Amino acid sequence: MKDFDLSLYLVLDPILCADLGMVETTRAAIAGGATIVQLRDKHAPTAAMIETGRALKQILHGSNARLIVNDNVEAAIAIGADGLHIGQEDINAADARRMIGPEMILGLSVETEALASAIDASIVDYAGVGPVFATPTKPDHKQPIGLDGLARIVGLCPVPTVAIGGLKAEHAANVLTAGADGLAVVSAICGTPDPQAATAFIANAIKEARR
Ligand SMILES: Cc1ncc(COP(=O)(O)OP(=O)(O)O)c(N)n1
Ligand SMILES: Cc1nc(C(=O)O)sc1CCOP(=O)(O)O
Ligand SMILES: [Mg+2]
Repeated sequence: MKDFDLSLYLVLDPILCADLGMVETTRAAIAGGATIVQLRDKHAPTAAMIETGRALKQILHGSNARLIVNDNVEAAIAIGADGLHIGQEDINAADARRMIGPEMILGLSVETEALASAIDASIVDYAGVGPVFATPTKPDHKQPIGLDGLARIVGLCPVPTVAIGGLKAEHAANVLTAGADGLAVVSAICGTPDPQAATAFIANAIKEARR
């Protein structure tokens, strides 16, 4: 059984993090209680992804948080990341698993009940389910599923799930009630005036929702 905690999953965005930078934003988010950090930079060349990923790995060292790389299998392997996240339009999950080996965490995005039912739990370790709400952070996002859609999709996933898309601290209770194991956020942390406090605020909402 792989050891990872989806509770508060930070997805980095280089534009939103521009002031502080992705590395310092991550340092703050880890101090605030983020449990997973995803390096997501849709336009960075592989060499730049690897450089940033190595810096992030140093920051996460000594914490229980995990480092996941979005889309780029080569970078994930070169960084020695804990995992890789792919979507339905990225590399096929079985091919990704063959490339990253059995130990790395593999996350897969699912947007529909059919895709949730099709997850092979011998290949995929968790599902990113969304978008729950519309969000300007990912202009090409799919049709929002809402909290009811989230509950239906999560109920069909044979693996742990993290909800994503337009989520803030105020959604923690509803997202957990829908059955997701955690919240993935970008703009609720990246680019806020105090990312450590923003992370701690969401972490506390999750903790309260679980009481
Ligand atoms: C945790 C998590 N869930 C979903 C996504 C979206 O992945 P994808 O559909 O491949 O879109 P891009 O992020 O690659 O634009 C994610 N990155 N993380
Ligand atoms: C990276 C990503 N993936 C999504 C999906 O639905 O698959 S939504 C999204 C961006 C979420 O950003 P914010 O927390 O700022 O709304
Ligand atoms: Mg992708």
